[in-house]
Order: sequence, then structure tokens, then C-alpha cells
Amino acid sequence: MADDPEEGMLSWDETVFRDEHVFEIDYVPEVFQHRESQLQTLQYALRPAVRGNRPLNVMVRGPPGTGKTTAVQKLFGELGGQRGVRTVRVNCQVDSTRYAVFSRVFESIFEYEPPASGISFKKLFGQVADHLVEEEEVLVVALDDVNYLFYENEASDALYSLLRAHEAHPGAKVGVIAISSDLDLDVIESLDGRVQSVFRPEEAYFNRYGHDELRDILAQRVKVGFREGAVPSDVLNQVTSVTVNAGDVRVGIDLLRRAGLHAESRASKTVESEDVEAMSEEARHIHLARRIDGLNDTERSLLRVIVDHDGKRAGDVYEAFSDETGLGYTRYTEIVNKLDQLELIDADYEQLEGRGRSRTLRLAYDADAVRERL
Ligand SMILES: Nc1ncnc2c1ncn2[C@@H]1O[C@H](COP(=O)(O)OP(=O)(O)OP(=O)(O)O)[C@@H](O)[C@H]1O
Repeated sequence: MADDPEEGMLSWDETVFRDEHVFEIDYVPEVFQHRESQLQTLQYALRPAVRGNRPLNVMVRGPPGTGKTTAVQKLFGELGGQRGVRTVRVNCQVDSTRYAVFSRVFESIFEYEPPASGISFKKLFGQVADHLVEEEEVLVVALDDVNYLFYENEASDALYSLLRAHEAHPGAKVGVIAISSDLDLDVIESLDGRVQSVFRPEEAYFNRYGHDELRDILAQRVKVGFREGAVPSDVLNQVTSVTVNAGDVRVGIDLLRRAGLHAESRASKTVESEDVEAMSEEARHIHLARRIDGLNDTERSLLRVIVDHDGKRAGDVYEAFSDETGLGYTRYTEIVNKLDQLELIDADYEQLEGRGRSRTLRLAYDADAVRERL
């Protein structure tokens, strides 16, 4: 058999994976290590809900891919089983207005979507609150990626309504977990004074994982996701290094999956260093892909225009943008600011000779990499 050229090769129906699903974004890992203190803070804050009382609010912060969403999902998984507690996670990247946030809560409670138009916010809010009071349910809302509510200038209104629900509707008990991955955004400071006075949250900070923590997490994913022996330890080390540099577990998880598929395309039973190398570039761009996915058509149009006018002055870019979309300067500036906050572009002021200050718009990524994902 030693001479068999087929040895070590995959046949067409074989795979290096045991369970490929564990590499998908909606997978909630069974083993969740290295977040004990953050989980404790969340548990402490939410415990009153189990006893029928209003929980403490929590501000969860930390860079992308540090387990914030997963921690909340894990706790919600446990809490959701308790009578009298309703948990709702809202992805503010998708639902980025107060109305959309409450629609999501409504949908979770009544199991159908509220009519898209024709129902006022007040009514929507009233129905949610009445339900909580009548059913004696405590509501815990996680506003995931809450930074997007700030970009749309909806954060103060949304939080105000949630936090003061009990004033308009006595007996309604609502707690909020606000999750932000935008470290430049001072959430509390950016809220209106009227909201600041009622939002004094507990804080849970999710720092970046260190090298060894990342290796543990990725090793665990390899264990459940790959067949035994398919990922040798030096390959795992290589994936860990790429992940440490990116600082986001997602990069490592995505890289493992892609490297596995690449190995399969070579009909190899094991993932090798060359598979990781071939796929590293793609995995590093995972943030870029995610950020672009969250943009609407107009925002994409502007990004496309900037790709073609990389490094030009804001005024010149505006002309091209307005030719294409017919939109005005105010809307244009709002979108520029959003793309800047998302770190897709750098919009920095520069002193121009004799003309005062002007902003220059530069892509934060390689133009081809952006174009491919638009
Ligand atoms: N301690 C951990 N153990 C196992 N998997 C983890 C751990 N931390 C993060 N992950 C995984 O990393 C990925 C990203 O985690 P998660 O979505 O929770 O991060 P996040 O901090 O909410 O990111 P973002 O701010 O970008 O939304 C998920 O696939 C998650 O399963």
C-alpha cells in the first residue's frame, strides 16, 4: 500500500470536516472559555429579572470579535427558559431606528411583524408595554452593535423609550444591554442629557484575547469541526498567528474553514501550511466584507465613487456622487461621516494653500479589495 498514489488523498465523497456548521457565523459555541468575569458581570446585572424585577442595565464594550454577542446569546439562552423573562436581541446594523428596534421586540412577543406603516410608534410601544404588564414579564433587550443607532442619530430616542417605559406604563419592567464595538464612540457621552440621567449601566469590557487564549478557542473549534488529525498543531499555530495580528477570533474561524476547503480542493486529507497561506488574505478581509454587507444602496454608491476618486477632496467627490444619485450635500456629508466611523474610509481635514481646510477622502483598504466586495 505504501506505493499507492491514492493514499493520503480524499475521495470525492470524503471530507476533512466533522461538522462544517461550527464555522458559520450563527453558530453559538458550546464551550465558551476565557470570558468568566464578563459573564459574571452580566449574570449579576440580569439576576433581578429572574425574580420578577427590573434588571440592571449593562454597557458591553470591546473590539470586534471578542465574544460580546456570544456572551449575551449564552446568557439569553439560559434566561429564556425562565418563566416571566423575555429576552430579545436586536441587531442594530439591520434595525437602526427606534421604530425598527421596537418592531423587532414586538415581533418577538407577538410572533408576527407589526404592519410596516400605518401604526404609530406610540401604539407599537403601547402594545409591547401592555403585554409586559398584563403577563408580568420582564423584558431584557440587547441592542447589539448599538453604535449603528448613533450613526443614524436614533440612539437617544430608542434608549429613552426603553428606559422610561415604566413611567408611561407603570409596571413595565425593561432592562437594556447595549453592545458597542466602536471604541472611538463614547456611548454615554454621546447620549442626550435626558437619557444620561437614566442610563447608568454596569460595565463589561471585552478585551482582545491573548495568543494562548486564541489558540485554546481555535483548538476547540478544530476539535468539534474537523476530523481527528486533519489539522496538525503547527497549522493551528499558524492560524493563531494570523488571528493574533487581526485581533478578531472570527478571522481565525473563517481561516480554518477556508483552509479546510482549500485542502479538500487539493484532495488532501490534512490541512497544510500552504492551505493557510493561500487563504490568509481573504480571511483578513472579513471585516471589510462584513462592513460592506451592512451598507444600503446609497452608501454603497458613495463607496463606489470613492473607489474611483481615492484621495480626492470631498468637494470633488461630492460632484461625482451627486451626478450619480442626485442627492444633496447634507445627506452626502452624513454618509461620508458614517463610512469614516465604520473605518471604511479616512476623511481627514487638510490645510489647503490659500483655501482653508478641506477634507480628503481616502479608502482605508486596498481599492481592488473594496471593489471586489461591493
Ligand atoms: N471565548 C470564545 N470561545 C469560543 N468562541 C468564541 C469565543 N469568543 C468569540 N468566539 C467566536 O468568535 C466569533 C465572534 O464572536 P462574537 O460575535 O461574540 O464577537 P463580538 O465581540 O460580538 O463581535 P462584534 O463586535 O464584531 O459583533 C463567533 O463566531 C464566536 O463563536
